[in-house]
Amino acid sequence: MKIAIIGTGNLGISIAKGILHSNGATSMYLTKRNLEEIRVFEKYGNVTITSDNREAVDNSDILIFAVQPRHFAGILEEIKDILTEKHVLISTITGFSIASMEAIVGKAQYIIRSMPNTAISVGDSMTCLCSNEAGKKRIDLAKAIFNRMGHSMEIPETRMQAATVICASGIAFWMRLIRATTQGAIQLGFDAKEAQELAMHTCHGAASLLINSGNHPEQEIDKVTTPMGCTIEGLNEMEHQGLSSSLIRGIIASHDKINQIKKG
Ligand SMILES: NC(=O)C1=CN([C@@H]2O[C@H](COP(=O)(O)OP(=O)(O)OC[C@H]3O[C@@H](n4cnc5c(N)ncnc54)[C@H](OP(=O)(O)O)[C@@H]3O)[C@@H](O)[C@H]2O)C=CC1
Ligand SMILES: O=C(O)[C@@H]1CCC=N1
Repeated sequence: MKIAIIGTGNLGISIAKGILHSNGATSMYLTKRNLEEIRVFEKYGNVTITSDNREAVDNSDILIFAVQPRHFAGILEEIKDILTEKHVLISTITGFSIASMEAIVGKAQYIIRSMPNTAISVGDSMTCLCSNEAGKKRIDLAKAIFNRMGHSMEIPETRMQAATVICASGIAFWMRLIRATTQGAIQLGFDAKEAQELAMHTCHGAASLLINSGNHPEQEIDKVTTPMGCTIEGLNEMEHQGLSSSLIRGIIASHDKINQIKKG
């Protein structure tokens, strides 16, 4: 598997780490205009870093694009004349439609849209995928790539904005919940390091319980809430303060913002 990451910033670096972590490529090209931040990858024998997107495309089969939306059209224009049928284009770009990509590179090109998150760096991303008509022939390949670095789900393109909020922005939302729990633990007497350890492993355990049992969260909550006990006291106070409501409202606000960015 010869993979290029075009635009190796926050997400691109996370994907590069995930690919290295999972031995997911025979060769990897990483591109960026200013190479200083990614020089660290030069120590890997099968990784080339370059500012030349065309060189990366020429020497790779799987092209993962991870630039800011405003740079993407220009980059597709820059490389479109050297694309061949060996290439699979995988975009991670928020709000950039398959139709907009096809308008530049043509409908015959294999096009996949993906929405991973930064946990891909540790092999634990939730990645949503969709494709154009031609790309249906390569969607299983894309799933195989992302399944090595977590979990993937094929969804219709109309759900990509929602997937961005839940899975990509979701990492930041869960981080805030873990941080708030950590602050609570500190107030109850743990030192900061211990508090974070308690918060993050409990969070991990809660997700593992659901993943392994297939249960609804309330089934697991019922097992914890002793009648008249401390858990239901805490949960009800959180709901009086709007915990579920504020999370849902935040998710909707985030989704509204993507739609504004898209229109802009
Ligand atoms: N961050 C996240 O968690 C997620 C981000 N996304 C999407 O991924 C994309 C990238 O996001 P993010 O990584 O946060 O953004 P960053 O700004 O961190 O990374 C983008 C990178 O692209 C590089 N770049 C810009 N122009 C070019 C060019 N012409 N050729 C090659 N590289 C170029 C920039 O480096 P330089 O200026 O040196 O060239 C920069 O490092 C966005 O579209 C975002 O919507 C999707 C899911 C999650
Ligand atoms: O915040 C953003 O707009 C991008 C998309 C998802 C994660 N980061």
